[in-house]
Parts: sequence; C-alpha cells; structure tokens
Amino acid sequence: MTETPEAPSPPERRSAVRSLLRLWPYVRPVRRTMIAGAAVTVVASCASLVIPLALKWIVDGPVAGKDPSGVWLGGALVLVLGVVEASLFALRRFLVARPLAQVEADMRADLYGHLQRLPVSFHDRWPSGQLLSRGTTDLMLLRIFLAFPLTFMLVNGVTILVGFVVLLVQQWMLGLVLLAPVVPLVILCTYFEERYSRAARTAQDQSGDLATVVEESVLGIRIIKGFGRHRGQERAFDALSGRLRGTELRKAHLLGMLWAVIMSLPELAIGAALVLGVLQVADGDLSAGTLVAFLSTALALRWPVESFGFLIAIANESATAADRYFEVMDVPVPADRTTTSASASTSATSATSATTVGGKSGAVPSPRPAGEGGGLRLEGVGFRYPDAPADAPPVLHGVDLHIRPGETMALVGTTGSGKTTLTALIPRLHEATSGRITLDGEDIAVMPRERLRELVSVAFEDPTLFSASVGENVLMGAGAGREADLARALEVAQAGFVHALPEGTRTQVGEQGLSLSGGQRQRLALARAVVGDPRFLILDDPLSALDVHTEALVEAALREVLAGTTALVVAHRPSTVLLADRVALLSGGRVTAVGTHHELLRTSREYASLMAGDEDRSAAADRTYARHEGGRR
Ligand SMILES: Nc1ncnc2c1ncn2[C@@H]1O[C@H](COP(=O)(O)OP(=O)(O)OP(=O)(O)O)[C@@H](O)[C@H]1O
Repeated sequence: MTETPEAPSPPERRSAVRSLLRLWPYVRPVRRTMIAGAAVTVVASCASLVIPLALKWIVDGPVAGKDPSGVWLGGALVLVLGVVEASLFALRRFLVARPLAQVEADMRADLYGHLQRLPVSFHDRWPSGQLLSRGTTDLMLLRIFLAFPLTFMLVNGVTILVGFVVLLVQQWMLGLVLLAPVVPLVILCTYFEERYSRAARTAQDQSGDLATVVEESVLGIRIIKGFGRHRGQERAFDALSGRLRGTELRKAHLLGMLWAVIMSLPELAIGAALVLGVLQVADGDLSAGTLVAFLSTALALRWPVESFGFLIAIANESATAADRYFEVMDVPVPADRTTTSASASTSATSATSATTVGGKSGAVPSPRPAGEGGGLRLEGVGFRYPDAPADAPPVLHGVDLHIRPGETMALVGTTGSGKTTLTALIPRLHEATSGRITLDGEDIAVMPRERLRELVSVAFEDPTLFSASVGENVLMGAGAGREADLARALEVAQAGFVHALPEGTRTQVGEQGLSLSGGQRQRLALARAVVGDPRFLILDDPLSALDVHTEALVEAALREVLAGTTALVVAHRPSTVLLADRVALLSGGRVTAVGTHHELLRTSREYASLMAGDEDRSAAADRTYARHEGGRR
C-alpha cells in the first residue's frame, strides 16, 4: 500500500509545437473568435506603441515651443490611447472566455467518453490519479494556454516586429544596438526550453502519482486505520510530495535563469542605446524628442520581450499537458467501435420484451432459442492478461462449456483458478485471446456492445455503488421506463432494508455506497443485475457477504428469476451451488468436469474437496468421496 504507483512510461518526447498542433481539431470550431481576439489584442498592443510617438510630438513640438495648450492636447491624446488599449484588452477577454471554456469542456467530455470505452485491462494498468490529473489539471492548463500564451506569443511577436521597424526607422544605428541580443537570446531560450519541458513533464506525472496516493488513502481509510498504516501511508505521501517539490524547485530555478537572461540582455542593450543616443544628442545628430520616443518605444517593448520567458514556460507545460491528454486518447478502443455504452463495470440493461423480474406480473418471457446453438457456449476459449509475464501460463486455455437456454450453471474452482476472469469474458470486460463465446448462437466478438449489454447482466462479489439514490443505482440495470420493476428486484435481492432508509429508495448512498454494509451493497448490486430480466445473467459469488438466513431467502427468490434466464454463477458455498442445474469445475485453466452437484461429488475428488468446507477439508473430501465410491459399488 505504501508503494508509489507508477504511471505508464511516457512515449518519446515530441516537439512542443507538434504536441500543441494536435489541439487544432478542438480549436477549429472557435478559430474565428480566437483570430478576432488576437486581432483586437494586436491593435491594443500597437496602440501602446503609438504613445511614444505622441510623446515625441509633445517634446519636439509643444514642449520645445513652450506651448501649454499643445501639451494638454498631447496629454489628452496619450490618455485616449491608454483607454483604447485597456478597452481592447478587456474586449479580447470577453470574446475568448466562453469559446475556450467550451473547448475545455469538449476535450474533457471526449476524454471521459474514451475512458468509458477503454477496456478493463487499460484501467487495470493506469493509476486512477494519473487519469484524474489529465482530466482536470492538464485540461485547465490547456485552456489557459489557448486563452493567454497562444494569443500573446503571436501578439507580442507582432508587437516586437512592429516596434523594431519603428525603432529602425527612427534611428537605424540605435535600433541595431537593440537588436544585437536577439541571436544569443534565441540560443539560450532553446537551451532552457528543452530542460524546462523535461522538468514540466516530470512534475505533471508526479502530481498524477500524488493524486493516486491521496485517492487510495481516502478510499482505503478503513484499512489504513484498521492496520495502523497511517504512518506508512504518510511516508509514501511525503516521499512523493518531496519529489514533486524538488521538481517544482528545479522548474523555478530554470525559469529564474531564463527570466534573468531574457531580462538582462535587453536591459544591457537599452543601456548601450541610451549612452549612444545621449552622445548623438550632445553632438546635435539627434533631436531630444527622437531619443525620448526611441527610448519610450524600447521600454514599451520590454514587457513583450520579457514575457517570452513566461510564455515559453506555459507553452511547454501546455505541450506536456497535450501529450499527456493524447497519450490516453491515442489508446485504441479494441474491436468494434460502434459502442457508446457506459462503464463496462456497471450492470447491463435488460431484454426489452419482458416487463418484470422473474416472469411475474404478466411478464412476457423473451423468446429463447433452444437446441444446440442456443444458450451460452464457450468453445476453446483461452485468456492471458496483457500484463502477465511472457513465461506465465495463460489463466484460461481451451475452455469448452455449454449452458443450455434457461439453465443455471454454477462455476466452481480453487481460489485463483480463473473463475472471475472467465465471467469477465462474457460481457467482454476482457477480450478472450482465443476461441469464441456465443450467446444463442451469436458470436459476442462481432456483436455490438449495446446488444451485448442488453443480453447480459452482471453482479460481482465486490459491488460498486455510485453517488446516486438507491433507486438510481438499481435501475442502472434496466432500460428506460423500468421503474415499475424496482420493487420486485429489491424483493428478489431481499433488499427490503432500503425502505427503512431515511428517504427509502430515494436515499443517496454516497460515494461507493460507503454508508451501507457489505451485504447491503451486495444485495443492491444483485437487484441491479436482475432488475432488467436479462436473458443471460452472470453472477460472481454475489451472496458471499450475506448471512445464511438471508442467503436462503435470496436463493429462493433467485430461483424464480433464474428459471427463465441462462445463468452462470460463480459459487464457493454448497448452498450457492444448489441453486444451479449443473456445475462446471474449473481447474488448471480449463473446465475439467461438468455435471450435477451430486454427480460431481461422486466422480470428482477435487470437487468433493472444494465442497467439503474449510475445516479439515481434505479429510472430509476423502470421506465424501469414499462414501460415494462405496455407494456406487
Ligand atoms: N488484472 C490482472 N492482471 C494479471 N493477472 C491477473 C489479473 N487479475 C487476475 N489475475 C490473475 O489471474 C488468475 C485468476 O484470477 P481470478 O480472479 O480469475 O481467480 P478466481 O478463480 O476468481 O479466484 P477467487 O476464487 O479467489 O476469486 C490469478 O492467478 C490472478 O493472479
């Protein structure tokens, strides 16, 4: 728990410009507003360059001619120019704020949609904090970049260009003195840019890791407190936070050096131009007004030049943010891309022809194809986790199993034998690496995901509830307009406790349903699985947290539901196995025996051992096995 989560290693660094150019599809719809905003800013910036020219006119004209009314006129002109400049900057902000908030929202929606479609194996590999930071901090950085540095790099570039033309026209020699630092500035900026961009990437990844640790600490607070692990967790947090602080300091150091270079070289040039200019005025080669205008223009260009350090830094961080965003967006969604379905981990919706759970209350059962092609069939199915070591054997290989239409099959096997993995292949939470799985003869690999979600419903041992009401959590498993089934589903799952909650089925159960007990959450997850009267029901040990009495009640109600549904139920306890018509034993990655509970007790020592219970398991298994062997003879 105290280990630092690791983000998947970043790909080769591309140039900042190429990274930022990838934002174009999102910026395209708002390009006109952006161009208008930039044009307004260029005009505002150029207005600021006219002010020195007005000053030159004041100094060489009214001041030299001792004309007070001219000075007032000049002052009024400078004031108007200042007001125009400020108003245009405000107009720019007004123009771009809304469209850029939309760009950020669109990118976030795309990221969220993509995360929902990516397979479970992707989510197994990626720390959640990394995804969280990409969807929040990185997107915020990109919005800031589009709103500010992107425009100002352009505007300041144009301003500097226009400013230098004005300077060269006024006094070409002094203009060249000011231009002298450009080449060393470009070289030094490139040097710092490369280092800064590496530090920015490291800092953004580290802040994602930190978010993961915080999230784990909050979600796992019971374990942390229960095992007194808060010191260990604090150490992990401190270590990560210390590393992030170090990286941020490195960034600040680099930025400081960049600023120092960008500020000092132009200042030196302005100083040199001032000395030369004063000498020229003294020699009578230059008017005092021209020198004032020249120096005012040079000083007006100070901020556009100096701001480049800051703009380069934000642009680099934004390029890194774009890289991190597209790293996730570039992960392909496997196989059919027709899906728009929501999280694979939620329960699925129902077959559309039935209206109630368990075929009661006038429900019309869905037509269920019979015969060899019907039901749920696995043919030579194999599976290996993508991140498993190359030399590790596959979790499943050559699994053959046929569950007849309307039949309930229990799946048993030792812990770690691959039961959960096998159940995850049917709703395609993981893709089988070999073989095929058919539902009523239809291959799930070529089935649109929406259809698969309609056919198959799932409930897992570890039930996830969302920050929503009890009713909304359960009805996630049903199509629209299935509210009428809620009461029946709650009844099947023996979830009557919800009526005692403060607001009944409208009670909010909070993040992860933490306000409910494990058994209560399991029952709601079970209700979600059965609410839509699915044609195929996959239950991964859904009753493990229930007491024996409640389990018996749930089983009795489930038997009604399962009577009309083809079901695969992972079972650890004989009581759950007894729900099933037949049992499949998973061993060594394949199904080694199929039969009724009693048949398998007679014919399989491994099965008898599994069913014998925890106490003195092998001795009991031997007794059971011997008793049946004796009975047969
Ligand atoms: N995401 C994963 N990546 C790599 N290996 C995994 C992953 N999930 C499970 N495994 C491995 O696959 C094997 C089968 O795990 P699975 O959870 O399917 O077993 P199980 O039979 O359901 O166990 P249990 O009865 O304890 O729930 C185990 O060896 C496990 O370590």
